[in-house]
Order: sequence, then C-alpha cells, then structure tokens
Amino acid sequence: MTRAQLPTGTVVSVNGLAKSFRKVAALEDVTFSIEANEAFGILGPNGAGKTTTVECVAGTLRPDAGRVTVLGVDPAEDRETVRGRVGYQLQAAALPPALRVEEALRLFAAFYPEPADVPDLLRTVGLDQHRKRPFGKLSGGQKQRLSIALALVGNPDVVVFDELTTGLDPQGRRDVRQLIQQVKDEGITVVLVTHYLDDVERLCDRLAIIDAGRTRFVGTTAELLAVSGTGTGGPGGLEDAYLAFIEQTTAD
Ligand SMILES: Nc1ncnc2c1ncn2[C@@H]1O[C@H](COP(=O)(O)OP(=O)(O)OP(=O)(O)O)[C@@H](O)[C@H]1O
Repeated sequence: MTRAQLPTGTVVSVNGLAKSFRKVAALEDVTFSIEANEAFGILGPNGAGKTTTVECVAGTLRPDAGRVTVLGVDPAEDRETVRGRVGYQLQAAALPPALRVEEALRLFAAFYPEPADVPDLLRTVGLDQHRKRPFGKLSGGQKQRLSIALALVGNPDVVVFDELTTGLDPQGRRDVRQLIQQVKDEGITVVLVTHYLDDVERLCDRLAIIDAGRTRFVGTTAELLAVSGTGTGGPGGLEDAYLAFIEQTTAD
C-alpha cells in the first residue's frame, strides 16, 4: 500500500464525552486526544465504556454530551468524511458463513471512493492462500486477519481495533500484533482497545485507562508505572501498575 498524504497533528480529540443507554450511564466524562501516527491503547475493566467511546469516535454512536473531533470534523455530523477515512474493525462474526474471504473484501471495497487493492491487502494480512475460503471455515486467527483487512479496505488514515487479539493463541496474538505494527509503520494512526497489557507495552505509544465511564489516566506506560507507585517495570510490572491504578480509583 502506498499512501499519498497522511494527516499531521491531533487526529482524534475527545472532550468530556457522556453517553447513556436508557438508565445506564456508559460514559460520564471521557477526555483524551490522539496524535497522527500514534498507536493509542484504550484499557479498562469490562463494561468500563471502551467500546462506547470508540463507537463515538467512529461516528456509529452520537454522544449525549461532550465533543468529539476526528480529522477536524464531528464524526456524528459528517459521517461521509469519517466513514471514508476511519477504518473500524467490523465484528467479523457478523459475516455470512458462506461468504468467501476475497468476496467479502471486494464487497466492502465497493463502499469506498479510494479502496485498497484487494490482492495487495490479501497478501498484507497473510490471507492470500485462503482467499477462496468461506468465512465460516476460517480459524479464529484467520477471522481476525480478515477483520484487519476489512478495517483497512477503505485506505483509512485512522484505524480502530476493538479487542482484536482476544481469544487468540499466543502465536495468533503475535501474528496479529506484527500486523498491527505493520499498519502503524505505514503511517496510519492506530486506536487499540484491549485487555492485554503486553499488547499495549509492545505496540502503543500512549494509553488511556477508562473506568466506570471516566478517563482515569492518559499517558505513556512509563508514566503509568511512575504514578501507580509500583516500581519501574520488570516482569508483570505494567499489569501490577494497571491493577494498582484501577483499585486506587475504585477506592476513591
Ligand atoms: N446498546 C446498548 N444498550 C444498553 N446498554 C449498553 C449498550 N452498549 C453498552 N451498554 C452498557 O454501557 C456500559 C459500557 O459498555 P461498553 O461496551 O462500552 O464497555 P467496554 O469497556 O467496551 O466493556 P468490555 O470490556 O466488556 O467489552 C456497560 O454497562 C454496557 O452494558
């Protein structure tokens, strides 16, 4: 993939975001910003509001309060701009089981004004050999590769991956991590929602911790280690820092 012009400066800005579903306050106050070509991790316990946040960024949900700007526009107002420039990892399980890998990519490519080259993309994600395989017969790792390809098919500037490595074996996670690194190396801004601290440690420049609908921390992993007071790292160091941080904010 060759990319003509990538954005610079702040590409995602989220300020005071709030969103409720009937009586459930999913988000109360979420604030962070992401710079061009950063890999930005979003962590937090189950139900913390991570997916709701990235759906507001992708423009698939409209917040009740607060402001989101993506590539200079409001994603809920300017769906067309954001849809073409922000790749959102589709929950692959939603694809019909008989749809073949290449067919799925060509189908989705047709929605975009300047789609990626499908054979190129198949090679990039390592599904070239499996392009005729029906979706229902792919392994978990192959489905995640297809998810990545579908998020990239519109040639986005920003890509959002939500729990991409969940459920994969260690080899599968390593492969998917390499692929995410490749995406970042192309200059694409990566937003990674994950429960894995080592994904963040290996891939992300900065991270946000969201808990109970509020951002509790934004910074680098080194800053998280420093503010949690759990030391300077070592095996499990980041996990200890994260857990200490969550316990501390829950107690507050
Ligand atoms: N469409 C919806 N209708 C009702 N409640 C919702 C809806 N989507 C999310 N919620 C609720 O909002 C809260 C935040 O959910 P969200 O999916 O954003 O959390 P998450 O941090 O992504 O969780 P997980 O790590 O478990 O995926 C939860 O209490 C969830 O039950």
